[in-house]
Amino acid sequence: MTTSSAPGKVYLFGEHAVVYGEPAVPCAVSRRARVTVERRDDDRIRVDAADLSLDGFTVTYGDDPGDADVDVPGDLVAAATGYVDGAVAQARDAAGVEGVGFDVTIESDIPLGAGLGSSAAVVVAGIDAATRELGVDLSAEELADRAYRVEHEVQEGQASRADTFCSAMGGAVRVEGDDCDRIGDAPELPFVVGYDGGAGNTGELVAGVRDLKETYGFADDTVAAIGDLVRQGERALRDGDVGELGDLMDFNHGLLAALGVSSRSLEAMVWAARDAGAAGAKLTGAGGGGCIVALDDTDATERALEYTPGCESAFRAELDTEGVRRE
Ligand SMILES: Nc1ncnc2c1ncn2[C@@H]1O[C@H](COP(=O)(O)OP(=O)(O)OP(=O)(O)O)[C@@H](O)[C@H]1O
Ligand SMILES: C[C@@](O)(CCO)CC(=O)[O-]
Ligand SMILES: [Mg+2]
Repeated sequence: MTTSSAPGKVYLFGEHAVVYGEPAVPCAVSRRARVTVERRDDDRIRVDAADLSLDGFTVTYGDDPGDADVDVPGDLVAAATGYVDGAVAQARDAAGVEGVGFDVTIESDIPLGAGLGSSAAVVVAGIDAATRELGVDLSAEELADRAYRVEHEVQEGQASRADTFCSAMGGAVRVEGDDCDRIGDAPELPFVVGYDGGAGNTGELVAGVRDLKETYGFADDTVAAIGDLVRQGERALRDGDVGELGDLMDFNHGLLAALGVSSRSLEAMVWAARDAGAAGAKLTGAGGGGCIVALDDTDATERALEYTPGCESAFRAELDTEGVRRE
């Protein structure tokens, strides 16, 4: 039996535009997905995803998840199995074996589909645990690359390396196309997260932005503007200028809203954070619902969010400098 964990992330800047080759700066935060893998005697996969829905469930299946032995709606099964299937396939490939089955147990404190990178954390931790269970040790870079291939497939061919690289390596990172680096000298960033209790489907939201870009030149320009903003943000990060970082987060949120990926509750939380004196606030991740991230080193934003209609919970998120780890 082998257990690995990997962190979720918030985006300081650059989500969505990073899918089209612009730079982005995601930062790993100290909420983790833990995946335990145990080899089976047959070739089936059993997923015990206690946190996938409020009730949680267990599903066992063979080659075809359609023959799953489970009593929950099909779309939940598909959601539970897509990333795990991909992780298991990558582990089998890395070990050069076929048809080995696993019992997979996922425990996660990253809200699902909420912009904190739950999918990337599950895939990174899942590939690490499954490869080690098969006696293969991959470097964090190899894990990031294999996890990216899984996200790319589940998101139907449109994904960046940002979430998976960040989750595998930990800390603040910079991703531009295939270039992925850790940012060694990031200043202390006092992240506060507001969560509306909802979710957005990353694959669908990415497809929506792509359609907008193909229809309107100014949507294309908006994506390019996010890239310019991120380059400016990198300078502010090097200077440790939290005031400017906050202003740029506000600007980044506006551009994401223009691309149609904000929501009423995300707007309410962003404005509550700004009114409470946060240096800046924006949605994080794919959007559509889920989380905002703000910068505030006082507890004013967290308190204000707790009383904001539409906000289900608010919490401080520390930068997690550790990426994937053995448990
Ligand atoms: N605890 C979990 N157990 C099982 N599957 C999970 C778990 N957490 C996430 N997943 C998988 O990840 C999917 C959510 O991924 P999605 O990319 O849509 O959102 P996210 O990664 O949380 O947010 P974002 O991509 O915007 O950062 C779920 O539908 C599920 O398939
Ligand atoms: C929206 C997106 O940019 C981030 C989702 O957390 C998608 C991706 O990078 O694959
Ligand atoms: Mg995701």
